[in-house]
Amino acid sequence: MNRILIVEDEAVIRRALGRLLEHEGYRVAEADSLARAQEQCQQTCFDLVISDLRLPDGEGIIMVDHCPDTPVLIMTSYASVRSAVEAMKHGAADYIAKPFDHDEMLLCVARILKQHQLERENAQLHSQIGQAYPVEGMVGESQAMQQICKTLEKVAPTDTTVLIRGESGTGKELVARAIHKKSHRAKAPLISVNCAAIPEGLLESELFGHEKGAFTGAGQTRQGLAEAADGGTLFLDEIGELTPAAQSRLLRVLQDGEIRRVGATGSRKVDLRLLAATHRDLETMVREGGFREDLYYRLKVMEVTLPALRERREDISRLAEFLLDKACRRLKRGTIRLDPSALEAMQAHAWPGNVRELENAIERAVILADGDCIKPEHLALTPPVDKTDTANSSLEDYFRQFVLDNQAHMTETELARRLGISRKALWERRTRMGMPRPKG
Ligand SMILES: Nc1ncnc2c1ncn2[C@@H]1O[C@H](COP(=O)(O)OP(=O)(O)OP(=O)(O)O)[C@@H](O)[C@H]1O
Repeated sequence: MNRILIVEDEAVIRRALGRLLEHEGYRVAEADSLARAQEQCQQTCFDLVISDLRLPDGEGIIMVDHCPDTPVLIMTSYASVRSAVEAMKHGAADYIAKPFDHDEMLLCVARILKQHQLERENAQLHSQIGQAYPVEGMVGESQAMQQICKTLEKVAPTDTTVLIRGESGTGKELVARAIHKKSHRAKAPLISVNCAAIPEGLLESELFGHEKGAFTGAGQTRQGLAEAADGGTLFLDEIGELTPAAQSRLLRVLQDGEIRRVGATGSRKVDLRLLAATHRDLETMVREGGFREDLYYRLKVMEVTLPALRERREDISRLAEFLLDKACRRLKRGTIRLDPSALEAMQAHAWPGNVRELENAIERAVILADGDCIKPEHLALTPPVDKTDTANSSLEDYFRQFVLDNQAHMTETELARRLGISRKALWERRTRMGMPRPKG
């Protein structure tokens, strides 16, 4: 039963309101002054405070500060609606003008209590999730993932640059988001940029902005994405794709906290934290001259390497449950469970596309499942690989075979989706393995 405290110096109004609320089943306490109300709040935990705005010993709005976890409804006379608006600005849940209609008051009380209850449930859920998954939305009980979570907890509150490494779909962007959310910059923007998705010729100006006329003598001055991250975090995905010119501008940001727009003579100060990700072998790139060594060492201050899913099979079951729940919510399906045989098939699969591939397979299965149970056929996984042979070569064979078997009747987008990797990753693997898509 909800407890309500009424703070009103006029006894007639206070009593009438008390009776109205009691009649509706609320438990009511009364106070005729702020001092008396504050005493009561120390003794009892109320679900709602209804307070007159003007009281003999001060303004009723002070109750907002006095009981920060309880919503406060302010009552006021017609003449002071303006001050009631001020009260809202100070954190009152709502205000109601006197004399009020009974139904209006009861509706208002019910609405505030309902909203407050939802907020409390929400906060509880968040803290439960926080306990289950200490790093925002990251599932993983394997030793490797637990170690990563511990590192993230330590590194997030600092301003250190973090280089996040791992195969496609292992959760690099998720880690970047978790670091930002757990940092003191959480309220400022997190600007995520996939360097590989920006055409080479535009990379510098997209990232660092440009001055009017920098290219052709025309055009407007434009702020870059790095500047937009001022005060917050800049996440550069696929940092290995930065051009040499963009690399040197980025180095300046890291060394001096300064950005120079393309075509500008001066620099601007920025305060940003850099997080970077790559699945490329930056060491080899440095050796071969494709990546600046000084920038490499600046990025490498703290390194987090996400293991491939096949290297932490003990996480598959928990991840599958988590992703199944997520897919059911997204697709507005009731509860669906995983048949043990489906879980077995997942445990045996090679997962070249890692968690993203698992997520796609589960979403597909939720759509295809007829009843409330997911069977192996709904997952449409290719035959299991030999569990003892998890070397890269077998994955590459699997990739090669899958692409050769399906490229004639699938688009690149479809191929990438079935493999659980991005289109860009597919293109990169094709290039690396010397198997470009046949023309026509
Ligand atoms: N540990 C995890 N727990 C829950 N979900 C995860 C986990 N790791 C990855 N995911 C999910 O898998 C999907 C792919 O993750 P993400 O985009 O972070 O991978 P990535 O390594 O950045 O991929 P790419 O290299 O292709 O950009 C996302 O939907 C993400 O939420």
